[in-house]
Amino acid sequence: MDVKQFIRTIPDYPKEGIFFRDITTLLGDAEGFRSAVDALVQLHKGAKFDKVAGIEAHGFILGGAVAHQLGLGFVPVRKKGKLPWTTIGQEYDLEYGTDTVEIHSDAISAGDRILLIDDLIATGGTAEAAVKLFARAGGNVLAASFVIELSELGGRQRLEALDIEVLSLCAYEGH
Ligand SMILES: O=P(O)(O)OC[C@H]1O[C@H](OP(=O)(O)OP(=O)(O)O)[C@H](O)[C@@H]1O
Ligand SMILES: Nc1ncnc2[nH]cnc12
Repeated sequence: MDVKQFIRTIPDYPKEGIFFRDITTLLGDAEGFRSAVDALVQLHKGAKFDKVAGIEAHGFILGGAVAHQLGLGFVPVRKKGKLPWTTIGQEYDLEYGTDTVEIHSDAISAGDRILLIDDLIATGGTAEAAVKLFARAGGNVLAASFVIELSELGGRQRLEALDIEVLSLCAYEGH
């Protein structure tokens, strides 16, 4: 399946020079959505995970479907202030300033092996923050899978340096 045929590219959004990779067109197409989820699941056939985690917001849609297919529970990694129970948080750098992702402090059990899912990896800052969160909670992210990888931004190398297997369904050069 050529996943790129379902992805819409919007030049100069949200600012000049950025090619925004829009996956709403993939999610909205029955064949596109099913093929992307099937491909993500296929990448990990045979691997043993205890939980699937997805990063807000597109990681919820894809990660939820992957968790369902793998027969595993799903953990949402949310932006700060959205979770109602006791949380642990991890700050990460944005282009300007910082942001924080959170999980519930009891979202995983000690030693849990986690598969992390998101729509896209760029600098890897968001995914790295999620990885650190799960480590602090006593678990281990073993693999991280994305529909899209922006290869020049170094996200893969950043996660691989933490000993995480990084997989993606397609890659784009540049921003
Ligand atoms: O690898 P990075 O440089 O950290 O960037 C990747 C993140 O950026 C996008 O999310 P965004 O923060 O725009 O939130 P959204 O999913 O709610 O649109 C994308 O869905 C990833 O989560
Ligand atoms: N080029 C891009 N398209 C979509 N989401 C992104 N997140 C970071 N860079 C992005």
